[in-house]
Amino acid sequence: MTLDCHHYDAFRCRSCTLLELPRERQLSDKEAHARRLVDSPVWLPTFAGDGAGFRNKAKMAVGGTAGSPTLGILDASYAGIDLRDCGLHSPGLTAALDVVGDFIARADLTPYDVAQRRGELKHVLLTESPDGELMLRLVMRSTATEARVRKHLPWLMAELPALRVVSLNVQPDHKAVLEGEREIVLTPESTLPMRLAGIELELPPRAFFQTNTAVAEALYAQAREWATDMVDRSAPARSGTSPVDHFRIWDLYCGIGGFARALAGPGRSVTGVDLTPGRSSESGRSSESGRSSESGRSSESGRSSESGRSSEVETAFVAADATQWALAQPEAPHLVVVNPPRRGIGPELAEWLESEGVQHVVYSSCNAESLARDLARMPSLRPVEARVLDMFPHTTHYEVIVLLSR
Ligand SMILES: C[S@@+](CC[C@H](N)C(=O)[O-])C[C@H]1O[C@@H](n2cnc3c(N)ncnc32)[C@H](O)[C@@H]1O
Repeated sequence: MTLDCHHYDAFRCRSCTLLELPRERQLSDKEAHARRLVDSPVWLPTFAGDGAGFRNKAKMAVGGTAGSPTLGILDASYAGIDLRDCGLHSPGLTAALDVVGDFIARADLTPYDVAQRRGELKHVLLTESPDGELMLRLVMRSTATEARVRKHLPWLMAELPALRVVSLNVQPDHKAVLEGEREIVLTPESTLPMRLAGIELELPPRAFFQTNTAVAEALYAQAREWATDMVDRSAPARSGTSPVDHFRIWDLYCGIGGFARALAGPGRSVTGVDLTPGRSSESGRSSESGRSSESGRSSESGRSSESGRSSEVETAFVAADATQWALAQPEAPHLVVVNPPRRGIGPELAEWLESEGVQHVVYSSCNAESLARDLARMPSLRPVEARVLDMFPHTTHYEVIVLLSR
């Protein structure tokens, strides 16, 4: 089944490059592409998810005028095209974008005019949690309109009761980047709770979150299943080897810790590592979310009662470059999960995983080409099972997760 889109038909937006291809064909092409690049003996059934309403984040360029803004994309001459009714967004996002449009008019926020280099409001970034709560980020050229935004905020909060976090992101440069370094949180709450199947995460404004919640849940569940199997099979071998007989797991490129949380459990210690500190607000309440602070490391531990092995549950998060951090550790863990940006993990980390004797790696990738390059650098770690997950329907992009064992 394809998705009907009047913007695509009218050539206003052609971002969904595979829209004319039936979904079944999109999925089989993606799986064939992954199979060509990754030599796995087992391919688990592709996880599809919905083909419409699956995006939890709307990234909208703002055009038009303050009184009549467009939220969507800019055309070749930088004129705004309104895509508020984009069929990829969750229904909650679509409904909220209309209210955000009214707010822009009410607060008189002039859209940034790329051609003239004038105006203030560049992008509207809106995220919906699985519970239907919202985080709104207004990307501005400067803080010139901050007072007007604050003045009209009570109206917006009343119109959108699901709105939990509102922030102003400052992006002063005249260049095509989505957001800047500086974030001013305007609400008492500074993070959006993301309650997924079996795990709870806290999303700060500038942190990464997988754009398709159903696929994110499937991804974390897949990693959890593999890890549980590994822990069960390795328990007899590990018993008696150390007083605290933990199965040690690293979640490299952890973001807000989806894999780390999913893999935490009795008898396991998990360390998440990410370059970007999870919290970066200038004001608003600072709540401990289990993500690292700029100062380095945050950790939690708890006890649960499972007999036969250590019952400690340990989770720690570190703000660091994944490669530099891994290379500095005295001992390799039992399992390393990696979920890098599109460029992949690169030669240094791949060669370290190859040479340090790590027994298992779970590699989750949004770019099968860089994944294949990295796998070629660690020939001792062989694919055991792999799975394609359609994170980005109607485009050529997809997620692929691979279990590697020595
Ligand atoms: C594809 S996201 C994965 C996030 C996370 N695993 C999840 O499921 O939400 C990639 C993450 O890599 C982080 N990152 C980018 N370069 C890094 C580096 N050199 N070292 C550590 N983390 C890095 C980004 O901040 C981002 O959170």
